[in-house]
Amino acid sequence: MEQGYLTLETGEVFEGVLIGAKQDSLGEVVFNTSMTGYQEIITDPSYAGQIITFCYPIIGNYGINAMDDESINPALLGVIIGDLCETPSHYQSINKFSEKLKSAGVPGIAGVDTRLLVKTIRSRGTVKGFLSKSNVEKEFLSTKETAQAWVEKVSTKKIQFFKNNGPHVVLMDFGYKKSILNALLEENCAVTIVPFNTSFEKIKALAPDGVLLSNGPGDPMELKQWFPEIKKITRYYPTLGICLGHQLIALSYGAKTEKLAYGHRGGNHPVKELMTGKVKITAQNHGYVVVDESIDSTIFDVTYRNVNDKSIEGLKHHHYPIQTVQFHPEAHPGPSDTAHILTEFVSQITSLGETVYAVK
Ligand SMILES: NC(=O)CC[C@H](N)C(=O)O
Repeated sequence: MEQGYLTLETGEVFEGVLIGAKQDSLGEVVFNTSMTGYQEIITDPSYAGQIITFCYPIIGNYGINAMDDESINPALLGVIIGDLCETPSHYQSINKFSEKLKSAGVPGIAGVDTRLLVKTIRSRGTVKGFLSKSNVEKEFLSTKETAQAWVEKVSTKKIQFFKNNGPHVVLMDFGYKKSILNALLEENCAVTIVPFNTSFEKIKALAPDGVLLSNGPGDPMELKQWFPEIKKITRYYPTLGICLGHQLIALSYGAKTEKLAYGHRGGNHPVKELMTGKVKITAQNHGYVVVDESIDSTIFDVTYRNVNDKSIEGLKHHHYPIQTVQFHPEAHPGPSDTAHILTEFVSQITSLGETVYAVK
């Protein structure tokens, strides 16, 4: 196995062995605390532009199966792991983790002291890193891809229809996870997936009962040219925003977002449902949050808060049927404590036709 290095822009160098695709990679180094779900994580399009450090020390032990990919082409830029397991054991396993990386063109490094790396990221904040067979310093500032470019890369280029006999949901694809589509199909929804930059008029022509704005990569502010269109859409149709979708809706109504020091990524993030005081464990993957003071309380109620840092995890509009969540109700990987949010969205659009019309 070939020796490799992860060089951080802050100067620290981590050693390991190269796995996966043989190529250099420069990206934002983030970490995920999930104990399982590496297959879903490496195929989640929201990781475009990022190199993921797995906190869990052994990766690959249950292999790769035929069902759990969240997208067809992994968009992440690399993986950093502790122990690589090359002898997976699971009745559904059809591939090795390292082979999956190779065929997906994703480079990785194993045998890294990931505990030290995560501690470094926690004290430095999210940093850029260069993954390579040499530990040369890289010109870190020269390769900034915009969120718009990443979203453009992962979003569908053409409209896709999924027939069903329930209500019709337009899924705006900023880099949607397959589990969101599956959750809607399981609720009997007919789903039309549209590119992220689909206009209000085009969506109107599809005559949906509701619209779902998906998760996706990058800084939400870089998509500001779409805010007016997003606002129009949300004022016309019952809307659910998930993760990036939540941020974009908040921004469209004048709120602000800011970058967290090192993000929330994992399957064990507690959020409090403010209406009931109940705490739910959620799947999360985000680096940005909506700024508290920027929320106009005459427009939105905060519905959920993160128990650890109290950041905003959900919003509900006072007049329009708009709900947004920063976490992932579709889970995968992670607990499904908040799956009811998707179910409620679907029952709302099933029963709301007339009411929605009244507030147009
Ligand atoms: N999963 C997501 O939708 C992430 C949203 C956004 N890119 C962030 O990092 O905050």
